Amino acid sequence: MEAEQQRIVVKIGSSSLTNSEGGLNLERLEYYATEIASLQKSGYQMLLVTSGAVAAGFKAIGFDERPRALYEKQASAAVGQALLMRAYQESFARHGIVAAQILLTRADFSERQRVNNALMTIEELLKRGVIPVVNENDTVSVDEIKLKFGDNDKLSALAANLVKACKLLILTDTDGLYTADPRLDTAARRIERVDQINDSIFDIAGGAGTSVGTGGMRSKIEAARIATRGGIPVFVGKAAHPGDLAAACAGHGKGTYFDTALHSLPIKKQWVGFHSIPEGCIHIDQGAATAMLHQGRSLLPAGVTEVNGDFHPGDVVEVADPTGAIIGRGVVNYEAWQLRAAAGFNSDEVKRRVDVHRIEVIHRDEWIGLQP
Ligand SMILES: Nc1ncnc2c1ncn2[C@@H]1O[C@H](COP(=O)(O)OP(=O)(O)O)[C@@H](O)[C@H]1O
Ligand SMILES: N[C@@H](CCC(=O)OP(=O)(O)O)C(=O)O
Repeated sequence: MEAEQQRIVVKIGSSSLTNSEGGLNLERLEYYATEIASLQKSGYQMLLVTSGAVAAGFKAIGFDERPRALYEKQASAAVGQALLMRAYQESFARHGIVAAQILLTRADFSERQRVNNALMTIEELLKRGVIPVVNENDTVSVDEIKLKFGDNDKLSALAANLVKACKLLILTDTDGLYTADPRLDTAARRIERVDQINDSIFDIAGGAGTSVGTGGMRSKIEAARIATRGGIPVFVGKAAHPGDLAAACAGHGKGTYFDTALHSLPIKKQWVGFHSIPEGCIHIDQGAATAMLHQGRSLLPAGVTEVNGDFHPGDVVEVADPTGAIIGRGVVNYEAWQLRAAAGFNSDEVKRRVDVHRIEVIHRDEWIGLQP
């Protein structure tokens, strides 16, 4: 791809656009629009993922602080999203740029046709020099852990993968990942670069820092893992002064850089691991968990201890180890009822009991381990 066609996804969190009393900080928003416009002028195609609809809207409809109930947040977002878009359109217009609103849900990413439609729309906008401004469609998102993004960090990583961005810049109110939450520990030090996102990185990342933020550093690390496994380097940090976004892009920003995973995942595995919505959960014994995670083996019925959910061959399911921890996801080759009948039996016995196309419950080529 030519340099001038490279794409950058910028994510801005609620904490950077609003304050705890609610309402938009128009000066901040204007600043980000100016930074993004200047990167666009230097030749990049820019896509913005923005939070702030709930935080921008709750005051206008009579709440004193960010509401907690889903329907209250949705009502706030319905007001705030319009305010947010008006502000972005006005700010980008001052730079001669048109901004477009794209509202997506978690479910949109798991359906090929919907995600393709979203991509075609975005491609057309980018081709025309328009900046797509993406947020979660809060009105229709269900507040259930697997079906709602909640924070926009993961949405930004999926969007970056979708448009094949060359970089994902996640902007927040802290200048990167620290050895502990800097709001709680004054001795915390910033980590400049992360080569591999493992357990110890997740352990130091805490929750949201303010009453308007949602996911905290933990969800940004999750997002960084998704994007880097898709081959996209990630910056998590702060931009507050003119030129900070260009510096973040050039590799000397105020924040933490996450290098791309050594072996980025092929597209099919990215879909299984991050875009799809699982239809059930298969519990397995320790031997099978070790074989799948560390020996590159497929899952056989003998290792299955429990089957939850109603799924069909070709669906994606989660896999849990004996402690109940989710260790990965894969494409299942059995009907749920067939697997219940086959669980715990050796392959010869399974063939006598059920008529399945493939003996592997999940083939290793259609499996992705999610443990860091
Ligand atoms: N190890 C850590 N390093 C840096 N920040 C952390 C860490 N753990 C938790 N945080 C908190 O994460 C917050 C940023 O996340 P969040 O409040 O969700 O912001 P946003 O609205 O930008 O998504 C910071 O304000 C900080 O208090
Ligand atoms: N879609 C929601 C995102 C909520 C949120 O707080 O996200 P973030 O600030 O990215 O942690 C909104 O626009 O208010």
